Amino acid sequence: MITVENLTVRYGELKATDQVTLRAADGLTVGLVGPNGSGKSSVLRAILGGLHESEGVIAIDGQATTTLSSRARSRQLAVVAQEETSDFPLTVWDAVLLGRSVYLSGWSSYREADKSAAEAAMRQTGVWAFADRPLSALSGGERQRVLIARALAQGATHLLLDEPTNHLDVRFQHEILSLVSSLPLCTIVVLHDLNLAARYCEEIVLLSKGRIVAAGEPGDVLTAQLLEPVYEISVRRVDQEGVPQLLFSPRERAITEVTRNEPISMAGLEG
Ligand SMILES: Nc1ncnc2c1ncn2[C@@H]1O[C@H](COP(=O)(O)OP(=O)(O)OP(=O)(O)O)[C@@H](O)[C@H]1O
Repeated sequence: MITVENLTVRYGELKATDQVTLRAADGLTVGLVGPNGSGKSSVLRAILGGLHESEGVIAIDGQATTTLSSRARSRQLAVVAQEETSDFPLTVWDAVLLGRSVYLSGWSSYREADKSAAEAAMRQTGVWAFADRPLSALSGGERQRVLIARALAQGATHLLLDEPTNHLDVRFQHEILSLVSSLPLCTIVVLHDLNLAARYCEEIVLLSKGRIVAAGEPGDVLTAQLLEPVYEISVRRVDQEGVPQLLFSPRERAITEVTRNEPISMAGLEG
């Protein structure tokens, strides 16, 4: 379980999150959603312990993260960050195996168990066929799946993902999130695509301007009433087989559509 209590993140004068409190239970996938700049990544970074200017208490399985060594934290918590790049000429196999480095001591080399875990994670995410290819030669989507494989290979019980579907085509967006949500892990995932969040997250936390606007089951949070003021866009919800699915239209277009049968004025177009 991951618990975040009264988290306030500051970047100098700017307050990126304000008293954020949330809880992600074991086995559940919690979606963190909200407009650009609403503080989603800052919450993830704080959980990872990468922010010095933050107030509040963050605990993993009841233990405050400030009391965990970085190695202990890495064994419990895996992360798939946005746009991760490496200057090292790694193959896909090397990159995934790196997830096992938290189990190495000193200069010891990888054991058979490490290699089996890496292979299993690669097969699970569909990147086994790329094992010998350089990481730098993969498409963005393929690379993203490799990073998820590395997180799985790490064997952590808690998983943080920041926009994992960014570079994925539609099929892999669904495959990866379906995989992530089926894992028996405590997962917090930042998603921009609210329809994917609706389908694959058991709980949603909606952030706006650094504060939590709503939290709960997708059906309760992904409503036009809550989303429209936060995103400043028109929202229509169509529930499909019990899953909320949302249709969006810019507010200006909604107004234009009302008048679309009116004759188009040619004024200003004539020479
Ligand atoms: N390193 C930083 N230094 C200064 N300000 C930052 C830094 N990182 C984020 N911010 C600011 O903090 C606020 C929250 O940013 P954050 O990245 O957490 O939002 P987000 O919801 O993840 O955004 P996005 O959806 O665009 O990725 C924004 O106003 C952003 O400009």
